[in-house]
Amino acid sequence: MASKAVEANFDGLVGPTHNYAGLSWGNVASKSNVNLIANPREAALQGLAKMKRLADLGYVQGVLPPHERPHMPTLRALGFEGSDQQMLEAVARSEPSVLAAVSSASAMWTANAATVSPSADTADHRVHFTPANLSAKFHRSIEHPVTGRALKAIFSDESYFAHHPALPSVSQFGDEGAANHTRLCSDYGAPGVELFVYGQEVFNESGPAPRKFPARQTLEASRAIARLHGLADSHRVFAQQNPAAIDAGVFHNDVIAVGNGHCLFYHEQAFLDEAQVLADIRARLTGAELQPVRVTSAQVPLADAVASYLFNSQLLETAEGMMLAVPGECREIASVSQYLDELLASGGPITAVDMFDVKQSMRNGGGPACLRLRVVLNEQELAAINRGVILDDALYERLVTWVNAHYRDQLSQADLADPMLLEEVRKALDELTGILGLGSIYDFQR
Ligand SMILES: NCCC[C@H](NC(=O)CCC(=O)O)C(=O)O
Repeated sequence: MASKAVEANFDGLVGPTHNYAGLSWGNVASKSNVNLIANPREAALQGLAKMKRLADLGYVQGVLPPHERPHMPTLRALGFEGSDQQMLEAVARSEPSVLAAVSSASAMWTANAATVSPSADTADHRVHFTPANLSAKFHRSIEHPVTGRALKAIFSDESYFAHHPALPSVSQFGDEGAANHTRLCSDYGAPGVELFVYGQEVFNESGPAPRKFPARQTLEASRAIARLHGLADSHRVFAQQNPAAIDAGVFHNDVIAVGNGHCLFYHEQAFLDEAQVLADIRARLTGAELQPVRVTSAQVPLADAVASYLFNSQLLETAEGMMLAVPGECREIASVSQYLDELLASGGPITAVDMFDVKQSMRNGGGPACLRLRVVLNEQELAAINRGVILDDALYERLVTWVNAHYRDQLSQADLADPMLLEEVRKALDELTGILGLGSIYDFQR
C-alpha cells in the first residue's frame, strides 16, 4: 500500500550577485534585458515572499542556498592568477564575459538543479537525485558540484536517498534537470509516470531539431537519467519538444507545459507529437484518468505564452482542485489574462489562480516554476531530511533580516569586478550555511 506522501517545493534563494548579463542565447528575456541594473535585494525578497505564501497555504516549502559567486576556483582553472583582487581586475579587463559568467546567480532557478524521482517509481524504492550538468551554458555548467553537495547535505540518509553525479558535461548529454521532467500520478505516494521532454535526439543527425536556438536537453541524457534512477518502462515516457517552440524562445519545456497529479496543462504547440504523448501517458498512468488542459494558439499565441510565462506557473494541489500560481506578467498580456478568466470559468480541474511578483527573476527568463525544485516525499522520507532548510515563520524572518543585512539594492555589470562584492558574498554565505545547518558546502569554506 502506498504511504502518504507530499510534494515539497525547494526554491532557490536568489544570490547577492543577481544581475542581467545576457548570458542565455535562446532565452528571450535574458537577451533583451542585458545590462539593466539589477536589484539583488528585491529579487531575493520577491523569492522569499513566494516561498512564504506557499508555506502559509500549508505546502512543505524548502530553501536551496545560492552559490558562491564570482566563482574564483573557475577563474583559477582558466589560468587567472594572484590574489582575488588581481584576478578580478585581470578578468574584468581581458574577458568581461567570463567574469559575468562566473558571477551569475543562476543557481536560483532550481527547476534546473536536478532531476528527482520519487521512491514510488524507482527500482530500489529510494528517492533518486541527479544534478543537471547544464552543459549548454558555461555560466550554468559550473553549478552542479555545489548543487550536488547541497542536495546531499539536505537529503543525507542513504537508506532513503540516492545521489548520482551529473552526466558527462558535453552537449550530447546536455541535461537541464526538472525543467524538462514532469511527474503524473493518481496520488503522490502511488507509482507515477515520469515524462521526460527533450529538445533533440543528438546521435540521430537526421532527426527533427530546432534551427535557430539550441536544444539544451537531449534524449540521450533523459534516457541516462531514467536508467540511473531505475525507472521501468511502465514509469517513464520520453517525448520530443516541438522544435518550432524552441525556436520561438521555449528553451525549457516548463516554459510551455506544467503537470501535477493527473493534470497536464500545456500549449498545443508544446510537443512534436501531442497525440502520442497523451497516449503514452494514458497507457502507463494507473489509478486515475489523465486530465489534459490544452491551450490553443488561437487562445494564447506562442509569443504571448513566452512573454507572459503562463506555463511557467506552479500547478499545486488544493482541497478544491488545482491552483495555478502565475507570474504577475500574465495579467499584463491581454490574450493570457482573458484565457485565465476563461480557465476559471471552465469548472476545473484548475479552480484557482494566484499571482506572484517575481519580476527580478522574470527579466532573466525565470518564472515561479523555474524557481522551484519539486521533491515528492513520503512520511518517513520527510522525517529523514535536514529540517534546517524548511521554511517556517522563524526561518522566513531570519532570512529576510539576512538579505537586508547583506544584499545590495543595485548591481551593474561593472560592479562584478568590485572585490568588496566578493567579500560581502562570502560573509553572507558563511552566515547562511549556519542558518540553514548545511555545514561547509562552499569552496571558500573548505
Ligand atoms: N529556468 C529558467 C532559467 C533561466 C536562466 N537564465 C539565465 O541564466 C540568464 C542569466 C543572465 O543572462 O544574466 C537560463 O537561461 O538558464
